[in-house]
Amino acid sequence: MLQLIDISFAFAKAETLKNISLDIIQGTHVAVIGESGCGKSTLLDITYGLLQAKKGQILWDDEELTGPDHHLVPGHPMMKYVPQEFDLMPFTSVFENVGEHLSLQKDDRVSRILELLDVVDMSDLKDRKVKTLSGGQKQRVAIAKALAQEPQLLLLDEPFSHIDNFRKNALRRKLFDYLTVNNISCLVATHDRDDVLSFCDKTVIMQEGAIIDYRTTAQVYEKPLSVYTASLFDEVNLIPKEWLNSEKDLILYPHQLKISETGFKVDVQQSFFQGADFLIVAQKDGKQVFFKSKQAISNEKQLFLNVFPENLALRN
Ligand SMILES: Nc1ncnc2c1ncn2[C@@H]1O[C@H](COP(=O)(O)OP(=O)(O)OP(=O)(O)O)[C@@H](O)[C@H]1O
Repeated sequence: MLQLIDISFAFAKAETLKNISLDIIQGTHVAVIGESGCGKSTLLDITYGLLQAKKGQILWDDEELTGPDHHLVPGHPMMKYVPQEFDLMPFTSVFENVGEHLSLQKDDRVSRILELLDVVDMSDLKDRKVKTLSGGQKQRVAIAKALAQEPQLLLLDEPFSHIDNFRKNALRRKLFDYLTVNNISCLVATHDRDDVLSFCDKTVIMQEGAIIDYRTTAQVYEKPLSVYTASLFDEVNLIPKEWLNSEKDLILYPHQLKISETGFKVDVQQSFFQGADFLIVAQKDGKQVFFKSKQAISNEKQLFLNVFPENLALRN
């Protein structure tokens, strides 16, 4: 188990990380999300031992991990990190990059590298020199290289940011399956809600260097504590309690508002095609309201919206 206990860190005067405490039980996949600059990469850097915490402790199975003030080479054997700028050997093949630190017998080494190249779908390019690869292909090699030494904890910073949607979904499924089967924990900083919702058991919400929520992904998404949290997943509505006679103001995603006979009246402003449906932007009392519709709706049309499903107003 990884434990971060009351970690603080500052690049300059202002604190970049403030009193961060976090437990990751072995085998759990944890997403770290938050607005740009809130400290996600810094949190991964500190965990890996690239930066020295000003205060606090990092424990691995109750043993303290010391930072760069205490050893020359950063990192710890049971932990591997794929940062945003990945560290590969450009003039060497994909195959040799993945196997760089592997000290296995020849046959085992080859089969291990081939297994990992399959996980990241790079088997066909195994003999290519890394410098000839695209950004997304390099990113996949970096992930395979990190997995090669069988870490117990994998730290990923925006791991699929260079990878096209077509490959991303298949890669994510294969990678997270591999982590689950091998009981590898994962801490992943991301801006992509699909990484979080489909693949992470728990989610950390960061704001201005602090953790403001850490619950199961389903809880964080379904019962967001603030508009800030909800806005990391989707467009968000804060519906004042007077509009629907609810007990309190409601935080609602667009799909949780439906056109109805009752509810509150809005003026439609714009429809945006999103593939399966349309995102409709409407207005009430000078406030923008977002909801979903199967069809586009003509501008300036007036209609009523209500909560969907109806019992959501009670749960919110
Ligand atoms: N080397 C550095 N020197 C000084 N300040 C830094 C340095 N690296 C990051 N910062 C600052 O620390 C804060 C946190 O940065 P960090 O990269 O951790 O954010 P992030 O949440 O990962 O952002 P993003 O989502 O854009 O990658 C930011 O205000 C950033 O400007």
